[in-house]
Amino acid sequence: MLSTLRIPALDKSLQAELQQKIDQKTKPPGSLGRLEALALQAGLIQQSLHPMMHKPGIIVFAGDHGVAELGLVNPYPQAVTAQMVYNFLNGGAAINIFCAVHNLGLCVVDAGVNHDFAPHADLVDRKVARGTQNYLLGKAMTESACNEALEAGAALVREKQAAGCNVIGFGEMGIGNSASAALIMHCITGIPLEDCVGAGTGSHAAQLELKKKTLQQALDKHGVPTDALDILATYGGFEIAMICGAILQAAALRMIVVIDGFIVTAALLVAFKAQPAVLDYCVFAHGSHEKGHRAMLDYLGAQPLLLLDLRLGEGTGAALAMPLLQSAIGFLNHMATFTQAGVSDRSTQA
Ligand SMILES: Cc1cc2ncn([C@H]3O[C@H](COP(=O)(O)O)[C@@H](O)[C@H]3O)c2cc1C
Ligand SMILES: O=C(O)c1cccnc1
Repeated sequence: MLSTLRIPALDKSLQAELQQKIDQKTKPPGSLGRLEALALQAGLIQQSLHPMMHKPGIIVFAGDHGVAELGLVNPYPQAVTAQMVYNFLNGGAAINIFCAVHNLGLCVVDAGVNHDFAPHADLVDRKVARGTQNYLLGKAMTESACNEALEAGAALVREKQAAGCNVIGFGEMGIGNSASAALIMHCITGIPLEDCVGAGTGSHAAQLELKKKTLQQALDKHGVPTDALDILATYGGFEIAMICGAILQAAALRMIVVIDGFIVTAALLVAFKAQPAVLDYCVFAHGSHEKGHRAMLDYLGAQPLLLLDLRLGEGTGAALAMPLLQSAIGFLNHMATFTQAGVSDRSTQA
């Protein structure tokens, strides 16, 4: 699936017209800064001088990591993944609040949590398995499980798009997934492991050292696979794989894809390795406080919209960036032009 889904190269034929529309608004040229680039990107993605935001939403994928049972790379116990899923369903997590405040749809998916949930109207069951295998012993998942997860993420996005959504952000919950993200980052960017590994939810230097040592052991065992699917299957998580498939499908459907923090950007790295054209459809919500995120964004040539020192995940950064996208699309569609408002568009300086 990684390479079968075709992502259209961004059609730039409307670029000049969109730029002219932006420049005719009652403001000095460029004065809306990054919002102008965002408006232009939205217009190009949607191939329209009047881009729209319909039913924007966040999908949070949850999955467990075999390695997390040992507590070597994660300060919190694995059981917190399932506990947080219940918290999402009860409306008590940060992502619930931000989605409510900003009027965003929220969908919670069991991608592979190590817990059996009773059927619940708000929980989408796409469980591939009860957590991945511990990558210190073998690959995290088989290629067929990895493909199943990629396809499940893609199928969910197709459902959302069929229901009218054209702007989508992704979030994740999975104790231990900052370690997976660091390994994926190292494999894809070639940046030394120690610059890819951050504290995650930890706060002690000793924890970080143990995490680095453990991840080096995983690399000693499996090495650096060259193939994107192999990297994802060896070190990934079901939630990361579903996000990767979801990002690729959303781009293939010319949706605007809002990228969250360190873990979601790691999923994007895999998608980007398989299909570089995916990048044109992505809006980078924020620069995470997690060590390594800045270097990931630099690798992709991406500029985050917000710098809030967030290090939570769940799609919280993506949710917070949605109003910026809405504001960019809003000014492009509704702000008066110099002619309409009777405002002079001439600066008196040469
Ligand atoms: C209560 C709680 C809520 C969270 N919400 C997101 N994460 C975040 O922390 C995890 C990654 O960090 P690590 O690799 O260190 O386990 C992921 O589940 C991520 O979404 C949370 C973590 C905790 C403890
Ligand atoms: O930036 C993130 O996505 C992140 C950082 C730390 C822990 N969990 C998520």
